[in-house]
Amino acid sequence: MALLEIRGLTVAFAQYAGGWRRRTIQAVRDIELDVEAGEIVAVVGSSGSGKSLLAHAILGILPPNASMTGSVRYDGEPLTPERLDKLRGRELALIPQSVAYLDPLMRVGEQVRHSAAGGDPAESQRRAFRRLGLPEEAARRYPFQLSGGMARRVLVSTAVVSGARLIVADEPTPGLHEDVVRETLGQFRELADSGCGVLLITHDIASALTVADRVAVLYAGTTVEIADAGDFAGEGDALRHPYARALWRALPQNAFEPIPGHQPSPDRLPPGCLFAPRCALATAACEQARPEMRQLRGGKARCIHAT
Ligand SMILES: Nc1ncnc2c1ncn2[C@@H]1O[C@H](COP(=O)(O)OP(=O)(O)OP(=O)(O)O)[C@@H](O)[C@H]1O
Ligand code: NI
Repeated sequence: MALLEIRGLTVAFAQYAGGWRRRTIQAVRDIELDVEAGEIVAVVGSSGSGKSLLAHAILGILPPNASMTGSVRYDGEPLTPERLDKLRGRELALIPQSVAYLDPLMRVGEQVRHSAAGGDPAESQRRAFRRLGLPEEAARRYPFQLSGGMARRVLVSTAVVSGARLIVADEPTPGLHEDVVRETLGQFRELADSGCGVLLITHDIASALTVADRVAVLYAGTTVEIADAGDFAGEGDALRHPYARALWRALPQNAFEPIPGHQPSPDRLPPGCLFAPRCALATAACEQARPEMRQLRGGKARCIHAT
């Protein structure tokens, strides 16, 4: 049984399309994803692919005009609003994408100590700060007195001291120095090695691969590939979905081949496979129906041509 089990997750927004007309657009659909205790699953995909909505759906903090269907199970049981209220900030920790989530009126050391579970909160906070390269006196500052990178490290510290069993980290490392990125990811690896499940949302595929066990690739709001981190190697031949391979080859350290075209917006999705308009393998059959996620060579892909 996986620690976190997501099936058919769909998030839709009600929008006014002029006058009285109201319509719903699906920003995320059919996401399927598991996180086992002890593993880091990286979630990658370009901007707007639905990564943050996935994080917010898990934690039950979607905006009020969003509606969610599908199932999210944690520790074998559905994550109901009542359960979420009990678990959030304790067993389930979110490292949000924006540092605006810090309380502007509370000294940051105190915020981190508030999140600490068991032991000596002050000592846990000092240890986390030291590890992430935050000066000791930073604990007495308010969020506005920190640089963006320092505020981000405070958010990571909060999750690190929380004793959480599942950490959802939404872009925890942008703008951080290379060595701090390495420390932060190393910290996630240690947490995973001690039994925690980590969902690591990031644009930085190369860094994520240094610590992740598996990788989920999102495109236009859906999962298109689930692969072992080791499949992202060489020319990407071990990968299954054409988009996963294209994303890998587009990295500067690889062929740096850009992918022509762009990701469709949620209100203008193609009828069949969402990647078909940009895909070199696409045939007429790809435009007929949305492909299902299927098992393939120890991973999964949403493509009828993948072998
Ligand atoms: N409150 C909202 N109302 C309507 N649409 C929304 C809302 N929030 C997000 N969306 C849409 O949902 C899609 C996914 O957004 P999301 O923030 O999850 O992307 P992301 O992968 O996290 O992007 P980034 O890498 O830029 O953080 C986008 O097309 C976005 O426009
Ligand atoms: Ni995001």
